[in-house]
Amino acid sequence: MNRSATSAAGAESRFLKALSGEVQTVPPVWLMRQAGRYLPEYRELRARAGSFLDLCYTPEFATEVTLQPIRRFALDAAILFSDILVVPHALGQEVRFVEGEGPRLDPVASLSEFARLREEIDLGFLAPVYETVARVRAALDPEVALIGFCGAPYTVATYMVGGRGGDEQAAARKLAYREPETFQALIDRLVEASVAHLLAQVRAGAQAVQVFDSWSGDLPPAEFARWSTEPIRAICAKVKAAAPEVKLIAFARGAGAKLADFAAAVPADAFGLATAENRIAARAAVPAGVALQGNVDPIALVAGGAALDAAVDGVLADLGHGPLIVNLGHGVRQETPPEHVAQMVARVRRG
Ligand SMILES: Cc1c2[nH]c(c1CCC(=O)O)Cc1[nH]c(c(CCC(=O)O)c1C)Cc1[nH]c(c(CCC(=O)O)c1C)Cc1[nH]c(c(C)c1CCC(=O)O)C2
Repeated sequence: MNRSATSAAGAESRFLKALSGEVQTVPPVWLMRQAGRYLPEYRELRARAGSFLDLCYTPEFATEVTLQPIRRFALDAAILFSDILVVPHALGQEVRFVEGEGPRLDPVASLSEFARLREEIDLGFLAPVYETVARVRAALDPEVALIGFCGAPYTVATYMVGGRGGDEQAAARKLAYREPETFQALIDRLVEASVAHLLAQVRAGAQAVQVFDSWSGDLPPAEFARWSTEPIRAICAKVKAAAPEVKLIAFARGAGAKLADFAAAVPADAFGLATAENRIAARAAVPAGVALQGNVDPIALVAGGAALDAAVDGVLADLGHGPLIVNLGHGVRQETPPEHVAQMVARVRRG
């Protein structure tokens, strides 16, 4: 095949074809958190790199970690190794990761604390991230696509306001009820910052971008419409307007019955499905020709064996008649045996 006629946009990429609405006998597969602590080579490099953020901000290391799962498994896409919390970091908020616990931020819980943040994201601060994107794109085969990402404004705001995850995101939700103007201003700033961050990744070589809304599924419908759907709609519309060629994946984890309204409003090329979603209902809720991505149970991936094969087969049977990207319903868990990832990819490829 004449590879020189094929741009980095990879005309033969199964992943990009699915995002263009193609139904394929063998659908593409990649996994959320496909790089990370379940891989011994990640743990080894992580120990040398220092902190998790040092890993994210050192292009040499972040490139290597992004490529680790691609070397092991026949995945159709790589996802940039970074984190959703680099956006508040580049807005001037203090962000750190506590070993074994997770992220800690100096909370932004009032208008005066919000006023101390930068009005615009400092893209220069994130230059190592874009450098990583360029290095990864240059290292990948043309048929392996590169995914960039950001957190959705609501999910990022829950960490910014609460200073940490957990407690049903109560700190952010209280602020949204008590001071909706302050919360709206924070969300609006995150919309602009996210668009700038995604477009910088696209300029550096990302062919698709995913917006992760990990926590909005817990919101009641009216709050979900305001704090999840509308900001993600705005991000997707702005990214599409500035970079019409880029493919968009929106993942509102646990949207459930709210998916139909979400998918009607958000101009994405694919919608991610969490583990507990009803796939048949989801297919009916999303416009025809738009891809679905998901939703093998990450715990079935830990279990492996016949249960994993059955979980993969269920996704293929329920969603394979439409454009489909096989993935998990959430990220790979740390205790996952790497051989089970190989098993999952082989099961998808059976055709
Ligand atoms: C909520 C959220 C975060 N980060 C992310 C989300 C949304 C998706 C989701 O719901 O999981 C997204 C994310 N985080 C990471 C990626 C890299 C790409 C990938 O492989 O998918 C992506 C896309 C690496 C990471 N982000 C983090 C790690 C673990 C870092 C380490 O200790 O080595 C990795 C590989 C740390 C992180 N980062 C975050 C938390 C809560 C934690 C701690 C939990 C944990 O340690 O697993 C915030």
